[in-house]
Amino acid sequence: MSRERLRTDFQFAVLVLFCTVALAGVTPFVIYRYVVGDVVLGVIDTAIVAALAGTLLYVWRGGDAAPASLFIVVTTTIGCLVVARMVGMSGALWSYPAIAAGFLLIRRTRALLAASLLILLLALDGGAFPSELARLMYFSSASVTCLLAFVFARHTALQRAQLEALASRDPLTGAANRRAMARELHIAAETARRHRAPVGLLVMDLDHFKRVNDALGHEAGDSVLVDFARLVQSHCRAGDRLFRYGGEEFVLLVPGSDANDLRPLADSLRRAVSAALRSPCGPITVSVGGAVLRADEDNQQWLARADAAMYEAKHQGRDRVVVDG
Ligand SMILES: Nc1nc2c(ncn2[C@@H]2O[C@H](COP(=O)(O)OP(=O)(O)OP(=O)(O)O)[C@@H](O)[C@H]2O)c(=O)[nH]1
Repeated sequence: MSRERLRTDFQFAVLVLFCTVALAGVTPFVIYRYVVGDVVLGVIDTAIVAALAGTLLYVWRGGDAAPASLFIVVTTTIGCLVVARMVGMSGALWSYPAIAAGFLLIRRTRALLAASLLILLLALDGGAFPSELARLMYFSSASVTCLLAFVFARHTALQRAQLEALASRDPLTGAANRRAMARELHIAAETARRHRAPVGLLVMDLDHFKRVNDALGHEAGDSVLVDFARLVQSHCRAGDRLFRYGGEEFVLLVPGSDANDLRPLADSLRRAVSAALRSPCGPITVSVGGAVLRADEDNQQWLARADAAMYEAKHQGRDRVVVDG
């Protein structure tokens, strides 16, 4: 379980790596302090080791990595300040890995705040440095490290957001894709159950779409799909979510809607499509099936009911709405 989490949960993996390496790095100093009789530093290092080991144990047993990361950043920041103040310049060297780890572990604005405080307090206090030159050199080098770590964290976050958008969107229509649908249906169903609110689903399938492709070509068919997605989205509320389920089949998630809301919405979408979308083969029409989540069903059953309602609409002659309350 935790081994699997190492591959899938970046924050968890960085936290485990940082705690393990820091434990390996600091523990010998604990022994050394006690051996040379430096009890005060021995106690401080022991407290740092205990915080690292406790955090490692907590997350490895399934604990939430987010608060544990914040705890580690705060602890290492304070630890660095105290150790540098007591052992001098060599202690201040720990601030470099602490700064880098902060940007990997917590939100970059918080990491920037923690790193700036650490650098400023150490540099202003000055007690850790043997000379003014050493103090200035520490301030410059730590500030550059902090700045580069900030830029790296920002760049990584932007790339992650772009990758997530690419992985969850249909490139043709811009609607969310099937992969995103599974996740969002799950969240919507959980939220609806928690708040005892209704949530509806519409499955929409363009009628005789093959004819459009056959008569006008695939590209013309593509542009009908794009126009359809745009039209549906222009009719949706901010909380509604459109997914491309398959070729010419789309799903609209409608939070807060029961069957009484779903029917008029589905019908107004159906009418808008036949009024606004045309091809040389004639008007484009859509068959719509709807279902409201029941307390005793899972998402697959919910989607299957909406899909079955859509097929019923096809069966009844297409260009119509069937809602399975
Ligand atoms: N242009 C285009 N066509 C697609 C795309 N994905 C699927 N299709 C086409 O959509 C058509 C679906 O045809 P069918 O499943 O027979 O359904 P239909 O013609 O819409 O008929 P009914 O659904 O029964 O009303 C096929 O011709 C597919 O090639 C796409 O991305 N672009």
